[in-house]
Parts: sequence; C-alpha cells; structure tokens
Amino acid sequence: MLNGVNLYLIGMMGVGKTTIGQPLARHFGYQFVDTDHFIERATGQSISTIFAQSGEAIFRQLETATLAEVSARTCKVIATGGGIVLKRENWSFLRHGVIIWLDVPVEVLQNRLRHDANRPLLHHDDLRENLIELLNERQALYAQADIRIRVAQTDTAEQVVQRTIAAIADACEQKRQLDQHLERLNAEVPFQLHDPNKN
Ligand SMILES: Nc1ncnc2c1ncn2[C@@H]1O[C@H](COP(=O)(O)OP(=O)(O)O)[C@@H](O)[C@H]1O
Ligand SMILES: O=C(O)C1=C[C@@H](OP(=O)(O)O)[C@@H](O)[C@H](O)C1
Ligand SMILES: [Mg+2]
Repeated sequence: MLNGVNLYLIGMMGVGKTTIGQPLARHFGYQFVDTDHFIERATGQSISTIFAQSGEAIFRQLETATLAEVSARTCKVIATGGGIVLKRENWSFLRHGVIIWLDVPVEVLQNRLRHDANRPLLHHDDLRENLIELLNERQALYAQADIRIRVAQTDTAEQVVQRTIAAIADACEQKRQLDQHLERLNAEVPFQLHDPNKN
C-alpha cells in the first residue's frame, strides 16, 4: 500500500510519537526510528545533557543531520522530536514521506508531562502556559501535515495506532482514485498538437 514511502510522526512533546511509532512500524513491516533516541545513541549523551552542555542550536543541528540520514532510506516510521517543524530545511526531508500530526489537547499533555524530567524545554513551574506558548509558535507548522489525528483524553495508545492505520489507508485510497481519474481524463482527451497546415 505504501510502496516503501516513509511515515513521519510530528506533534508537540508528549503527544505519543515515540509510543505509537513502534506498533505502527510493526503493522507496515517497517523499521522504527526515533530521532531523539538516534541522537542519544550517536552522541552517548541524553537530550537533557546535550541541551545543558551544548545548547539548543547544536541539538537542532544534530536533529537535522539525523533526519537527513534516516530519510535517505525507505520503509521507515520516523518519530521526530516536537521541534522538528521549526527549521525550513527539515521540511524538504519530511515532504518525501507521509507526514502525520498527532494533535492532542494541552490539558492532556499537561497530565502526561507533569513529572517528566527529560524534556529540557519544559518549565514545570507553569507547564500549561509553557505548552500553550510552544503550541502557538508551532500549530500552523504542524497543520502542514498530510494527515491529522485528533486524540482525546480517553484514547488509548492502541486506539491511536488503529486510527492512524485507518487514516493512512484512507489517504492511500484517495490518492489511488485521483491517479485513476487523472489517467482516465488523459485517455479521453489526448493531447493534440497544433497542425500549422490546418488554418
Ligand atoms: N494514547 C495515550 N494514552 C495515554 N498515555 C499515552 C498515550 N500515548 C503516549 N502516552 C504517554 O505519554 C507520554 C509521552 O509519550 P511519548 O510517546 O514519549 O510522546 P512524544 O514522543 O510525542 O513526546 C509517555 O509517558 C507515554 O507513555
Ligand atoms: O518540542 C521540542 O522542541 C522537543 C521535543 C523532544 O522530543 P519529543 O517531542 O519526543 O518529546 C526533544 O526532541 C527535545 O526535548 C525538544
Ligand atoms: Mg518522543
């Protein structure tokens, strides 16, 4: 169905990109890659340590290099970090695949991330404001995805996986029908060269 095209999961911190990526990959017989895990393995440092010792700009460079490397191969589900959408350059890689936005309400994220110590951009003194601010900066970018999955408070990870699989199948079917329609149109109205000898 996907012909090896990569799937990119995007969305805010805590939406479940890392969690649903693995079962999604298993379903399609794809390999799962998480850009944060890839960076941690390559550098031998945690994301928090990279931010603390080298700064966000260096982290973003590592993130783009990772995205470029993993995008060079097919048959992958790629869970990205929430900030991947911020660099224009990253979109040229994302656009090679199907981009899926997991859209989760801030209240749910707040609950999930309350005790998280591994996301250096979170300020736990005012987590709600912090998340709203980040979302305001990024919402229009996430909305550029091919597929948007709206996740409610009560949706389990398994339900999100199943809904994502269904949405991908729908998108593939729509594309197949469009291709078929275009082929039919091309067959019905063959391209005619202008003959200069006929007025
Ligand atoms: N559908 C879900 N329902 C409940 N908890 C979830 C769900 N999806 C993810 N989580 C939990 O939320 C937290 C953040 O998930 P994670 O996959 O790390 O998000 P991301 O990679 O998008 O930052 C984890 O503790 C994970 O177990
Ligand atoms: O939103 C962001 O800018 C970030 C999200 C994190 O990944 P998750 O989205 O998997 O939490 C991680 O890449 C880093 O802490 C920065
Ligand atoms: Mg993650």
